[in-house]
Amino acid sequence: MNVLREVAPREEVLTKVIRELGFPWELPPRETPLALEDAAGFPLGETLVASQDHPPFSRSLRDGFAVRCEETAGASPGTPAFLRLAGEVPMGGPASEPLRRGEVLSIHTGGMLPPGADGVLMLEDATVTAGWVEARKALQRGENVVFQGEEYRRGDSLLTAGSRLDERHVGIFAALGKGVVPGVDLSATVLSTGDEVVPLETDPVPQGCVRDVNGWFLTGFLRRRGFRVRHGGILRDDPEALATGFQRAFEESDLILLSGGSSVSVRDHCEEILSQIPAPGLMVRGVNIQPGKPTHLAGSLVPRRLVVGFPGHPLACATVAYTVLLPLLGAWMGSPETWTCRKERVTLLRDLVARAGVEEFVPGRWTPQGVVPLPSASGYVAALREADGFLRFPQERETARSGEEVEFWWIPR
Ligand SMILES: Nc1nc2c(c(=O)[nH]1)N[C@H]1C(S)=C(S)[C@@H](COP(=O)(O)OP(=O)(O)OC[C@H]3O[C@@H](n4cnc5c(N)ncnc54)[C@H](O)[C@@H]3O)O[C@H]1N2
Ligand code: MOO
Repeated sequence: MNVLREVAPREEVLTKVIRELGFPWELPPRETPLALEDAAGFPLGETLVASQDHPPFSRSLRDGFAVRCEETAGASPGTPAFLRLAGEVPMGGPASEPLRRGEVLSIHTGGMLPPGADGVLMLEDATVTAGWVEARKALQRGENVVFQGEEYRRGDSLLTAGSRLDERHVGIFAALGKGVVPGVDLSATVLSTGDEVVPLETDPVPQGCVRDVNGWFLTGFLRRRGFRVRHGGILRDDPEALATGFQRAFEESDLILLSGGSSVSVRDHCEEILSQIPAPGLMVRGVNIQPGKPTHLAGSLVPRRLVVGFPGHPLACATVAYTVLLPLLGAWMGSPETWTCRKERVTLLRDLVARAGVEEFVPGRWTPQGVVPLPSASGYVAALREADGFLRFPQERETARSGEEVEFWWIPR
């Protein structure tokens, strides 16, 4: 299999991996569906098709009177139209009779429009005297109402399989009477590597060592996105320990994330391990981004596996998660736009030195005036705590000045 030997541009790398792994992949259903209130963040297992129209009946958007709009033609405060008040539409049920010519029925917000009515005259535009309504406004058909099926019709596709759900979608399931959501069964193992990396409970941390940050970041990252994740611990920088730990993860998980041990030091054995997995195997051994260059991408078709080797530096690891892993997960699920960062043009609020020849991502805090770049180095662990996203400087871009328009990628919630 041809491996990208040199660091390659991010877009090129993504295209290659998506093509070689044949994304999107079929989504195995989760055994137990998701409770509706827990579904936010998870991928949807099956396309959601509307089982009924919405609204299910034509309804009023205002308190007032259900009318035939044509009967208000020409009405104004000076020349009102007079219509007979024939009764009231009850809330939670249909009108007892259709709207007859020359008449109106009193109706409340959310009330069911009686047959014959095609608009609602607001209370503010009417005066009631002795069983007559004086309409001071001419209405257009549809004014102050939503018609049955206006938003969507029975049979319409509302959400596609693989799209990442959030709280905006929960109400749609509720409207269709669904208290549970079909989910996707996805498993992942996260492995940290490095002799200097110690478990988080280590206290005090021996000199020269650091607590495992990436393992927890990646575990949380995937859990919030619907994966059953196991943090498989910290593997020693030794070929045998790495191979054994990796083998187990490969056998049991759809997605395997490794952190550390990817750059050029003699102890960096990950590449060796990744070159042994079945075809297409190791596809990428470096992405032309900063931070995050020593990123490895591998995968197999039988069994279906995606493997990502992250750089050990925590900010580099997180940057790769948002800019490389998310697009791959989106392609895997067949719904890239619901998984990836939203992009926007923003004003840069400080001068920033960027290097030509590499695509750079700098954490940034959004303000109404523009985006402030935050201090960052790839080894920082807290650089994203106030970040709303990343300023992106494409390969050809050098130093940018305060006031210039630049691209900003929002971190998905
Ligand atoms: N001579 C060169 N050295 C380095 C290069 C290079 O091209 N030539 N690339 C640099 C870049 S860029 C990065 S990023 C790092 C990535 O290195 P590795 O992926 O091999 O990671 P490690 O060497 O294992 O660790 C780097 C750094 O991160 C700390 N680390 C590792 N794992 C964790 C973890 N789970 N939680 C917190 N911190 C972690 C580790 O202690 C190191 O300080 O390589 C550069 N070097
Ligand atoms: O990818 Mo590395 O992040 O620049 O230190």
